[in-house]
Amino acid sequence: MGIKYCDEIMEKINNGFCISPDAFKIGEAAILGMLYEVSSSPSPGLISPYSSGSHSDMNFYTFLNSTSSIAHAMYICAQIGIDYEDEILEKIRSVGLWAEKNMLRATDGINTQRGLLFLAGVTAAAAGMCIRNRYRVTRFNISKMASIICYGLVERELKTLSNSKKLTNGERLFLEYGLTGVRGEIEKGLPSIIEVGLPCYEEAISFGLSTPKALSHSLIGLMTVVEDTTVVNRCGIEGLNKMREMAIKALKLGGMKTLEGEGYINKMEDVFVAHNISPGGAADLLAVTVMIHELEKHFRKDE
Ligand SMILES: CC(C)(COP(=O)(O)OP(=O)(O)OC[C@H]1O[C@@H](n2cnc3c(N)ncnc32)[C@H](O[C@H]2O[C@H](COP(=O)(O)OP(=O)(O)OP(=O)(O)O)[C@@H](O)[C@H]2O)[C@@H]1O)[C@@H](O)C(=O)NCCC(=O)NCCS
Ligand SMILES: Nc1ncnc2[nH]cnc12
Repeated sequence: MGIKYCDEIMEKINNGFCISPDAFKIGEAAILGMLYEVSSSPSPGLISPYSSGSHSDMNFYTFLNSTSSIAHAMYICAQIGIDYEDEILEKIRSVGLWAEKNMLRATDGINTQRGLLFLAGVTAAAAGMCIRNRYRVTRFNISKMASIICYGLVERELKTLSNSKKLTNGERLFLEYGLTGVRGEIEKGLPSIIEVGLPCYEEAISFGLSTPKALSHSLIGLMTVVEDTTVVNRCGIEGLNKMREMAIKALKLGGMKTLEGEGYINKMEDVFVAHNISPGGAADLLAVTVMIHELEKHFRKDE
């Protein structure tokens, strides 16, 4: 899939792209989501301040370096949503590719957040579109704008695939299993976040859990529904089924709201590492769950 660069945007960036206060606020929420996500624990199979999960090539500081290296893209993607009506995905992709190079420099070539760059970049632009159209900045309006930005993405980028070129993990897994990964999630308007991530996060907060525990509770909820291609890429469909089965059981035990549920979630860490399971997709969706939660809080105050 040749990604269409947008020279206009790269020109503007090189000559001082003007970022508005609203775009700064949107970018700030995206970066907070990324920092909260990698700081959450327990986070079975994932990087946290206390564990490298199922990873031997990166740690907590790799993710801090990575997050700081892509932060600028969040402000720019938000402004693109505020400024433009057309070719938004092409403009975001140009910024994403540019930021991706920065990320790889900051991580010594390790892919820490390529998917998150796409997911959070589109979400930031979707929030910007709400502002442009004078819609309330809510999860439902962000979801609608994200679907509009990514309309036809699966059809255009996955359903036209052939084995004739070098495939990304996601493209290969679409051909093998029909998984649509991050493209399907964002084109459908982030259903995992709207229907599970946010409700679990807000239920945990209302229950009185600390932020780290509320984040873990939401992550486990996301693991029950996310069609996570990083898990399938690492350990096949069996690995995805294992993750879902354990996450469903953890929630049935109360998740982070009960000692029994928390004990089971801590046990999941050992099982995930033993099976090389790392739910990077669920982790990215947790980061964007926090992003949207923060955006609603901030822009509700302005109403
Ligand atoms: C647009 C792309 C990013 C699409 O990439 P791809 O064609 O590979 O499609 P997917 O596999 O569907 O998604 C890519 C990444 O998105 C995350 N993800 C997976 N499933 C879902 C889901 N259902 N919903 C949301 N997000 C999902 C996941 O990213 C995270 O995991 C990655 C780290 O995984 P890890 O296993 O640790 O590392 P790997 O390198 O994969 O393996 P190892 O080497 O360690 O063994 C990390 O990226 C996290 O963010 C999926 O990996 C891309 O194709 C694309 O078009 N890129 C070009 C430029 C571009 O558009 N960039 C961004 C623009 S803003
Ligand atoms: N905390 C984390 N650990 C591993 N992969 C991730 N991808 C996004 N966040 C991650």
